[in-house]
Amino acid sequence: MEEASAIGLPEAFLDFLKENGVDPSIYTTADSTPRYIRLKPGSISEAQIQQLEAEFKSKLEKVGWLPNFYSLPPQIHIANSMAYKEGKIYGIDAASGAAVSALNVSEGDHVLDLCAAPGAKLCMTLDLIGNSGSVTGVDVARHRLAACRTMIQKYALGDRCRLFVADGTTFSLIPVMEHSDSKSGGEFASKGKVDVFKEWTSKRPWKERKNAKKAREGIGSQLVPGIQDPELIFYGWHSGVIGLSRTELYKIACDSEVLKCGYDKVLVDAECTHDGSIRHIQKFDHWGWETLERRVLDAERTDSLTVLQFRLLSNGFRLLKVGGSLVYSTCSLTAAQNEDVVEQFLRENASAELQEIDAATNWPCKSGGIPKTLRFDPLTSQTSGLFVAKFTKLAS
Ligand SMILES: C[S@@+](CC[C@H](N)C(=O)[O-])C[C@H]1O[C@@H](n2cnc3c(N)ncnc32)[C@H](O)[C@@H]1O
Repeated sequence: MEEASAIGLPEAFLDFLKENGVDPSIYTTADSTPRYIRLKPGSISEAQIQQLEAEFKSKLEKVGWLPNFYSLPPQIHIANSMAYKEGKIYGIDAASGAAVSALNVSEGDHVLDLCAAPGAKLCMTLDLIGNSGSVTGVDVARHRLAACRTMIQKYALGDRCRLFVADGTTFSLIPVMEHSDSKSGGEFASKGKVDVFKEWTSKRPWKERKNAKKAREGIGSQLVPGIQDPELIFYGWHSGVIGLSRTELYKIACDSEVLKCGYDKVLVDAECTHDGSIRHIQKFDHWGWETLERRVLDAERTDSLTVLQFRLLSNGFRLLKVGGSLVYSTCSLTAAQNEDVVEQFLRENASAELQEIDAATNWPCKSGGIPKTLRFDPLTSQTSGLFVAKFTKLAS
């Protein structure tokens, strides 16, 4: 505790950590926890790693437990490097990579990322699905999801992706299985239909912009009364959207249809207090520690966050097909936002079963407070803090 006080954490934050059973000494590792990068698969050969090292003026250490991940000293900034500008490397913490790995995404999977922005995990998922399947990214924050769209365009990953600004607690669209006649981007599917989605362009026609505005104002939806339509802000050539009419895209599936045709994999990387992210907490040095009160410590906000987390998890699970897998993660280390949410969720969902994360056998993490759940923390894992739980959906 003394050490933690020495690094300048305010008393109120130390009290918050104490109340939540979080060891404050994790914040003493801020200057020694490595920075991580992930190589875009197929974009950098082993030989080019040396060029990267020359550019960073530092050795890249391969992360033995996570394919394509390398660690760097924390003070290295990757954003000015050519490899980053050319979309060959991503900045993503190894614990975040582990959360995606836990999902066990395979080629052809239809994946839902319910809190997708700014998109580091979404990009990794898109790299993993390869040339079949789809990824649907949802986020309630339009500006953050727009940044996510910029990121997938930079890394040329948008082909099988669609992005919706929507509330993840009520989002209800199941994946579009690519119709055989949409292989050519919907040319055939759209034959004879008017008002179908054509190739994505950032310059949207006036009518579409008007519809989106109406939806944002909450008066556009005739489909689910009281809930505004998700706003589609990007879709790729093979995302299944092209050739669909608006009614087809926004069709709400009934529960039995979701059980069969829901998503194969769902990631709920929920909004949280970010207390496990030492780099995030470090930023309060610039933002001013007084803002921590409002953003992290406010008890009312924390309570409403746990309700949000529970609702995101429940809705993500609702959209999963039988036999599918869901990963719930947060970068908080408090039990309230992790184990307590998981326990309540399991109590209320008889068809949910916690799953062992097979890939984790050699991961440098600890067990969470519930068997089969995992905790990464800067002290034991040399990564940012992250809680991960994986569920499967049983036939009921
Ligand atoms: C921890 S961040 C997600 C990080 C992201 N998965 C990544 O790897 O870059 C949590 C996100 O949840 C979003 N969020 C908060 N409330 C939401 C809601 N009701 N529905 C959907 N997204 C929400 C926030 O806007 C934020 O972008």
